[in-house]
Amino acid sequence: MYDTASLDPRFPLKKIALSLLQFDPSGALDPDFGLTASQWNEGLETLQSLRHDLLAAGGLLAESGFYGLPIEQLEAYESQREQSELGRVFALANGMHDRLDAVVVLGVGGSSLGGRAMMEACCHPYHNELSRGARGSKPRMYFAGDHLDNDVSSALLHRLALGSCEYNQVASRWGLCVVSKSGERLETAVAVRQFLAALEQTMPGRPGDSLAEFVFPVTGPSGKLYDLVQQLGCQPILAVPPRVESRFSVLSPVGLLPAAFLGLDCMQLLVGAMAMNKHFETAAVEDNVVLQFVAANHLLARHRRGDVRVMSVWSHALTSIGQWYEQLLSESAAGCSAGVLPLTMTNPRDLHSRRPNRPGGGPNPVFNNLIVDRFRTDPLAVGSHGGNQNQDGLDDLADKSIPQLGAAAIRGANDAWHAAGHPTTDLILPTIDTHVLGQLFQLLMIATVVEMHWQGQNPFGPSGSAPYITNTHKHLGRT
Ligand SMILES: O=P(O)(O)OC[C@H]1O[C@H](O)[C@H](O)[C@@H](O)[C@@H]1O
Repeated sequence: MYDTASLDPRFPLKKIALSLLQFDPSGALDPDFGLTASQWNEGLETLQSLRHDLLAAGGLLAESGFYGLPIEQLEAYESQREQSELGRVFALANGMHDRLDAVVVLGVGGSSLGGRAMMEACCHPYHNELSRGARGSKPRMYFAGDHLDNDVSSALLHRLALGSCEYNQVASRWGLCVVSKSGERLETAVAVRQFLAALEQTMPGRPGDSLAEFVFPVTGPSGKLYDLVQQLGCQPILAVPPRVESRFSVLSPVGLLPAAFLGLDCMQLLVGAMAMNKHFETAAVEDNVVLQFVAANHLLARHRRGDVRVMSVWSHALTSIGQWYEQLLSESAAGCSAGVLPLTMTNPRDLHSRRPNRPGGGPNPVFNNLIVDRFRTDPLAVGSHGGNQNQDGLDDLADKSIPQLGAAAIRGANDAWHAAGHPTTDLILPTIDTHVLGQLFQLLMIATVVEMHWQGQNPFGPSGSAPYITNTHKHLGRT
């Protein structure tokens, strides 16, 4: 590590605290495997002026659809209540809680990864296995419409037909939340046909209910899905804001409707995102989580060929956040000829399977650790077998807890990566809740825009999936 005396005094290296979310870039600064002090200082200086440009009138962030969305939605809710988009999300989800036992969310890419990430991060890890009472009457939730796996589709249709194991009025009732901005994705559109047909079959057993009441669409203002759900008579048809690209839409009804069905605090998601905006706009560069995250990752890509960007998550609940970020970054960088490859590792599991310490040659990973400081549940001690049984040799650790072991594992992994010549950063979540998640989503979206702008790329350009889509249709004999 650098002696802090060698750093520009204007940019002292320190651990940054934002409300509660923190970023520590020190593992990216190293004369042997990381950035030099002058690269770091110059980068931060550049980022200061980039931030200014991005936020100025006509700037990329100021003009983007996603950046102002949290406050716009909260203000509209404040003044228009149930007439606002957020009000309609709440009314729909709250109105259905006692009429549904399961919701299937159909969508792909940016239309599904965010909702899935919220569920995994904030709900009980075995949410769908809990009784209705233990779920607080919130529905079970399944995600589909993002694959072409016959067995998985069949199994979900079968699971839905089985209903709940409980005996109550809503035990077998389920609904369809269909999320697609374009209404054009084959995987989702096929699933809509199949799940709609299955839902229709359940209707005769629901006197007084209509099919349209159990279909919850989130889509653009026109298109094939829009036409279909209008024809069905669905009310409301929630909007993907037209100026928000699918991969930046997590904090719109795209992610908020599934979150509201699950009873997650949507207001706190938006408030957390607003807090991140404010922090990004006002915090000095040496205290700025967004700018430092961009600086570390972009400068490593540039100066150290850091071509594999690993989101190294230390809580299983955050794996889907990593996958959401993979899509955000890779699609936003689709126009770059030499972009980085984003990957997610769930540790310590993947440390035992992917040989990520390989020194020299091959790809050059940068490990961004996503660390949870305080788990929601009480620390579990290693414990002892009792009596004189110490065959496993763990008695010396008996009083240590899983979080203490985890902290040692993170330090152990960082030491091993540094020894193998791989830089690291630590992004530390105080805990996992909706406010923190809102901060995190917004941080990563802003960071992506800043980084692409620094590279001279348009972050809102085409996603790069067009050739796959065109070729698939060609092989199906379609033009
Ligand atoms: O919301 P949709 O129009 O269904 O698009 C869903 C997804 O489709 C493709 O995968 C695009 O590459 C993604 O950028 C998009 O998020």
